[in-house]
Amino acid sequence: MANILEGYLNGKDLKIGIVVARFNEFITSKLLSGAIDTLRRHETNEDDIDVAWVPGAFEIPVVAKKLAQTGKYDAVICLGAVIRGSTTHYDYVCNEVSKGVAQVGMSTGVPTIFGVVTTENIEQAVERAGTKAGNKGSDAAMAAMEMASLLKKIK
Ligand SMILES: Nc1c(NC[C@H](O)[C@H](O)[C@H](O)CO)[nH]c(=O)[nH]c1=O
Ligand SMILES: CC(=O)[C@@H](O)COP(=O)(O)O
Repeated sequence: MANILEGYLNGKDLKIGIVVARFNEFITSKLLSGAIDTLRRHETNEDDIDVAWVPGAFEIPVVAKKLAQTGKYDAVICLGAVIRGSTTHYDYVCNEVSKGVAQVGMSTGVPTIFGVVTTENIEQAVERAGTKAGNKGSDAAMAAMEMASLLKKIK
């Protein structure tokens, strides 16, 4: 019989850091509330959730890395909303945020979850912040709990 290593969707003994961008706060505040609601509904103690606000998505990786390096957190959730404008700025922000968040996880070994919506327009962002396409903040919280509990199992 194979030994299956898998994480649980429970935050009972987890300490979670959240980095959230203030840019497009109308969207990111909904992602944050979705993440916190999901963590709480899966038994995460709200006192074990720390939230750091940054100006925009581009600033997420440096703060995510700082949180991960403290050794205090079982996972770090990164939340933002990057919505295409009329220049190529969108592409540079998206590329650097996604690469940066992935690099934090790989370099620190702390599960660092990419909960940044990258959309062509505001409607797509609204759809992913608690309306017809769900809440990407909630999805990120689920991934955080599973990854944190999985890594705790792998010695
Ligand atoms: N256009 C969006 C931004 N732009 C701001 C950058 O993230 C960054 O804060 C600035 O370039 C200073 O370094 N940020 C978002 O989060 N979402 C956007 O749609
Ligand atoms: C994602 C962005 O940086 C973008 O919203 C900025 O808008 P613009 O390209 O019109 O300057």
